[in-house]
Amino acid sequence: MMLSVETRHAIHPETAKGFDTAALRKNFHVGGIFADGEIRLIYTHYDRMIVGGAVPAGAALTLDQVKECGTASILDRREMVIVNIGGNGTVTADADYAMGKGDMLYLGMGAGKVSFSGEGRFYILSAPAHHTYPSRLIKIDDAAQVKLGAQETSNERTIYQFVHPDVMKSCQLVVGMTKLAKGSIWNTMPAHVHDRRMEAYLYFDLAEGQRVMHLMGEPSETRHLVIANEEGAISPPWSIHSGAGTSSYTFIWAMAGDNVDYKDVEMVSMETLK
Ligand SMILES: O=C(O)C(=O)C[C@H](O)C(=O)CO
Ligand SMILES: [Zn+2]
Repeated sequence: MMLSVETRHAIHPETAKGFDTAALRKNFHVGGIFADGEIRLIYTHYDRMIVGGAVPAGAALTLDQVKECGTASILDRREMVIVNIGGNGTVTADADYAMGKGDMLYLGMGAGKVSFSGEGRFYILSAPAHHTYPSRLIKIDDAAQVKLGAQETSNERTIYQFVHPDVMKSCQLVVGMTKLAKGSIWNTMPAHVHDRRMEAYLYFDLAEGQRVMHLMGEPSETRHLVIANEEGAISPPWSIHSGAGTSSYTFIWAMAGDNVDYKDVEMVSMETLK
């Protein structure tokens, strides 16, 4: 089957406290979304964010009706961001967009069915929308940059804000990519929470056999997910999201919910983390 969709329900933090490893992974780990010749989506009940992957593997794949959305075509009442983490490929919706590795494509509400072709490995993010903003292909040079951390604390990194109010308009999707400086392993440490929106992570460019130890949970009840290349995590609004890699990696973060400039994060002090 070309399209598969898995539903993830929203979990209360008191429930998550009692989860074993398998239950944590079933609810919060994102794996196996990139399969040759398939589109695999996860429809979450966190801000109704959809995350997924499309790997045309030289042929063509089309994303149109998704039953879970209840509309004739997925973008009838949604906006979408597609990130290419593979080779060169093309996405066709309201126009043809040639996408190289690391490029992001914003598709506004009503952009039509979405076709994927070429050698790309396409990461898909989508959230409900109420207005049509123009579709746009965004390259890393167009992104706003925020430098954070230091070599001494192993968290020196650059946050590239692609779909962000400083760069372009969207209804609620905010998406970017964080790259670590050589030798740094920590993302989003010191940690934070933002109860008004969820966050989705996808780790890539992580060598085979290496892993990211991703931290989640309420600040005083942290848990971890061991994450491999091209896998990710769904971070509920009540959860921290942070990770340390056993080697270098890059990740894509995406959010939907209230507040789009994300200057509203609540920092978590080291003393609070348990
Ligand atoms: O490394 C970081 O710090 C991040 O990339 C933070 C994410 O962008 C984030 O959590 C935004 O809320
Ligand atoms: Zn965050």
